Amino acid sequence: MGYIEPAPIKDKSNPFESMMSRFNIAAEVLGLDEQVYNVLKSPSKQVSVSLPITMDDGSIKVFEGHRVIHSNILGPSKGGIRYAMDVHLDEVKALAAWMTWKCAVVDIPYGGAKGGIKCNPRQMSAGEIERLTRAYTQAMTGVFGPDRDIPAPDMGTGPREMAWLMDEYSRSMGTTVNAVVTGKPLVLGGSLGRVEATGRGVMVSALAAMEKLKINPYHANIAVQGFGNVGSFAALLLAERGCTVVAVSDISGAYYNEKGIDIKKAIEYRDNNKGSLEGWDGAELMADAEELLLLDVDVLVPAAVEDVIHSGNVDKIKAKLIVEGANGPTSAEADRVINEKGIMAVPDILANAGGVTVSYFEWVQNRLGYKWTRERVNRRSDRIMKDAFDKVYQASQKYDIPMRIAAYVVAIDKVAETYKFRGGF
Ligand SMILES: NC(=O)C1=CN([C@@H]2O[C@H](COP(=O)(O)OP(=O)(O)OC[C@H]3O[C@@H](n4cnc5c(N)ncnc54)[C@H](O)[C@@H]3O)[C@@H](O)[C@H]2O)C=CC1
Ligand SMILES: O=C(O)CCC(=O)C(=O)O
Repeated sequence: MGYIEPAPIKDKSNPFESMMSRFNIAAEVLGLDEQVYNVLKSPSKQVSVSLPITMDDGSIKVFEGHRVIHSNILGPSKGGIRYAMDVHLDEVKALAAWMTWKCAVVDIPYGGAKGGIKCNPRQMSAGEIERLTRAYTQAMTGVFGPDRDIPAPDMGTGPREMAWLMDEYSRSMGTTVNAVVTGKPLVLGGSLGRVEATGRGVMVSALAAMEKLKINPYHANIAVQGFGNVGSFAALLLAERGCTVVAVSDISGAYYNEKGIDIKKAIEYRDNNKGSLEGWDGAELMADAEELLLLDVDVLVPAAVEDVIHSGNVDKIKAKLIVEGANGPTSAEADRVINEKGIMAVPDILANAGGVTVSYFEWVQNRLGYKWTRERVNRRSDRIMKDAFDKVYQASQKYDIPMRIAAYVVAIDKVAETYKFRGGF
């Protein structure tokens, strides 16, 4: 079966439509049962809440929060919580569905969910963020649970927020429930290796793809968009494997050095500069940060936000390989051009699945009351990522379809098979 062109999308900034357009193609490749299609095309639950919070100046501000559970057919639903100003329900719905496909691709026993609060954490004090996180947790106490729905970090959140969430949920339950959330600080039952897990999975996927494309990592130039949790660890670990990271960027701008950026120093600078690369003089500040995506590099790693590769810039992309650290960085409209140009795109639901894989390990350790070594975590997650890559690559060869559609095919096939046995509708 050859590649089927995605249906045109009216609003390219709607990530849910973007997700559905790929889902539809994969459903057609698989000949997906209509009833299963109808079940999977809508989330199984969506909860939206208003959260009044007392700000430090005494005023009361009302924040909008969401949690969407796309599916729990494979197990309790799993997915991060995002704090950002552009959070909206359609985005959270798409992110929740991507979690269902992602967990199925790496074959872990979870369904998909995602949460988000529309806020700007960079303009809030730690106290305000704590009160907001606790209010959100209170509002979602009936949704969350170690056997129901297990949150984790995403953009704008990290171990600190997960600790508040665990504490607030545990207070409501009258006992410590550390398995209700993953990505916690180590002392609260977090797993060794979780902080770097998503970036590490991006590195494993990138190396596996480079091998297929016969790109020697020691001769490979890489550009990374986004220098937060995912982007900075992906850059660091790829540099440690011999690649030359020539450009990195964050919200403050893009930084370029054709001889290679010292990623350790960039991380050190960021960590001492409130999480931002602003003012960093270790590389040249590019006049236009968007140009990072168009650099003549071997590998491009978008690891920031959605839809950065779109119909307006995709024809100017020169990278041979795109490895998606972010969720949804490529709009569905850009897929056709990527395929026509012969660029391999390792999709988000495969490339960034290292994070949820180690989250699963964290949950397993919490439930066993036991701690694994970093070596054990890394060895097992590397194997899962490599196996998933191989499975998706084989599907892409078998059906003659791009890696992105192949990943959806692998995922939807597993979910459909589960429905076949469980039934219930
Ligand atoms: N944290 C995790 O474990 C996982 C995260 N992801 C995805 O990876 C992406 C990044 O997440 P994190 O690294 O956790 O977030 P983060 O909050 O740690 O970092 C985000 C980074 O992107 C930068 N950024 C934001 N807008 C940008 C723009 N327009 N251009 C360039 N840089 C920009 C920020 O300045 C920051 O450096 C998101 O799409 C997230 O959903 C996916 C899987 C797991
Ligand atoms: O670690 C997790 O459970 C989920 C991480 C996440 O939100 C993602 O993979 O997009």
